Amino acid sequence: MAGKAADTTGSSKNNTAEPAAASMADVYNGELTPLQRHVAFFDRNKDGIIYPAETYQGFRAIGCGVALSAAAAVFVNGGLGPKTIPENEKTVAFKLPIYVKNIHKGKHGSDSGVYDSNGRFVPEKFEEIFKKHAHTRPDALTGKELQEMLQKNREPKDLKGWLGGFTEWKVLYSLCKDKDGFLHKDTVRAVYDGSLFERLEQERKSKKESSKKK
Ligand code: HEM
Ligand SMILES: [Ca+2]
Repeated sequence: MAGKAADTTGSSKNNTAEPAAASMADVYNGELTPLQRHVAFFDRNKDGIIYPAETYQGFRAIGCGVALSAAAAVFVNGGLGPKTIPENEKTVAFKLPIYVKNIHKGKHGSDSGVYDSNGRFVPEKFEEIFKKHAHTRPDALTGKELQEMLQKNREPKDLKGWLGGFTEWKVLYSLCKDKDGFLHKDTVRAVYDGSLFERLEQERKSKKESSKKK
């Protein structure tokens, strides 16, 4: 793995130059964990680092408004970014970078446990969400059932983690609930493997295209 910086930069600059961001982009050369895939969408230029402007662009791309996207850029990057900075990495912390490589370090408390501490997907925990909380129909959650889950997952004295989780689930619910207020199991599954964000962006693009044609 080491010593291959020249392959990944693809530039003609001399090889002794600091590989800087290029080495962070190496994360995309290997297999990503599901949590890394969840956030890779927001690394718009795929250099391995998510800056606030990219979080903003990613939120806008999936249909969030200006205010929510700007707040997300500040709070997600400000809250999570510092935990992900690799040791020995010289960085300008006030630029609020999030390092995709270390995203598992950004995990918070009061979560569902579907991502383990390394950012891998735990199928049993995923099934548990619906076994425990999907009372109305087995393959979806209502707003009330989601609320019940958030209360159950809440750990004592963990306001920050709880707020983080609360926001993730509420934003998901508001973006993806169907017309009857159900959040479907396959939608939640797609959050965990990261494919949901790509799909939402595509759907928005094609909606825009078809409204242009009219
Ligand atoms: C609209 C955008 C987003 C939505 C709807 C969303 C939603 C979610 C949901 C529902 C979870 C599962 C939480 C649980 O298992 O209890 C999650 C986990 C996570 N998300 Fe996001 N997310 C979004 C954007 C982001 C961004 C931009 C980042 C960082 C760059 C991020 C980082 C994380 C992390 C680190 C976790 C793991 C939390 C944990 O297990 O403790 N998410 N997200
Ligand atoms: Ca980037």
